[in-house]
Amino acid sequence: MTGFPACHLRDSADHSMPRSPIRRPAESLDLSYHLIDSEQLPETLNSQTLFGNDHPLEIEVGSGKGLFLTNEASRVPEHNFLGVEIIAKYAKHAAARLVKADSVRETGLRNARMVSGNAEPLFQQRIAPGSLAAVHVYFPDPWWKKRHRKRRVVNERSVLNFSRALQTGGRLHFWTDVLDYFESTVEMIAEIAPEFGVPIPEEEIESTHDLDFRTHFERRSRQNAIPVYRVRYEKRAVDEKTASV
Ligand SMILES: C[S@@+](CC[C@H](N)C(=O)[O-])C[C@H]1O[C@@H](n2cnc3c(N)ncnc32)[C@H](O)[C@@H]1O
Repeated sequence: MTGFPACHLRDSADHSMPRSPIRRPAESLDLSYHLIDSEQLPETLNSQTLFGNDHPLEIEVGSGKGLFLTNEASRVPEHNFLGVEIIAKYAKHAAARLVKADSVRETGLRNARMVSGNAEPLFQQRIAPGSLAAVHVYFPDPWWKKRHRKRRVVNERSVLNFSRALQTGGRLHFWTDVLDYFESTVEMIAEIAPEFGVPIPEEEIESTHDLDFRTHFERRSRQNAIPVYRVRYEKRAVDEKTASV
C-alpha cells in the first residue's frame, strides 16, 4: 500500500473531487487516551484490554476524519468503538474529534478510541475469533486501476478476517459510492462467506444538519448527487448456514 489513497486520485468526472484539507488539532488537546499508536496496542484487542469493560466492541476500518465514530459512540454509549486509520494525520484528527465531542464532562468520549495504523494485520493477528459486534467499512478507497484492485481494503482476505472476528449475529456494514466495488464485493461475499447470508439494504437517512451524515464521504457524495450503495450483513451461525443450503 502506498501512503496515498486512491480516493485522492479519482479520474472519472463524478469522482474527481479532492479530499478537503484537515486542520491540525491544537497542541493543548490531550489525545493520550483517544489516539493509540499501533506499536503500543495490546497483544489482543478486545473491550477489556482497550476500555477496561466487557461492552460489545465495534471496529471501523478507515475512519478518515472520524465523523462516524464520534456520532455512533455518542449515540450508542453502551458499546465500545475502535477506529483504525492508516494515515496518521487523519487518525489524529479523528481522535481530536472524539476528545472535543464530549464538552460536558470534558473527558472526551470514553467509549471510542483511534488506532493509527493498518487494519489488516490487526484483524489477522490481534482480534480473537467471534469477538466483535460489528465491523464498519465506509467509502473505502476505490483503487480504480485494475492492477491496483488487490489493494482494496474490502477483498477476499479481509472479508474472511471480518467474518472470523465477528460473533454470530455480528454486523458487517459496507457502504460505497463506487458501483463496481459494491457489485463485485456483494458477489464475492456470496461466494466465499455464505455465513453472511443475503445483503440487507441500508436506507439513506435524511440529514437534519451539516454533519448529519454517516461519514464525511457520504456527505460529500450526497451533496454532489452521487449515488451511494449501502449494505449490511449479519453473520449467521454455521449450522444456520448449512441448514439453508
Ligand atoms: C475514502 S476514505 C473514507 C474515509 C471515511 N470512511 C469516510 O467515509 O469519510 C478511506 C480511508 O481509509 C483509510 N485506509 C485505507 N487503507 C487502510 C487500511 N489498510 N487500514 C486503515 N485505514 C485505511 C484511508 O487512509 C482513508 O482515510
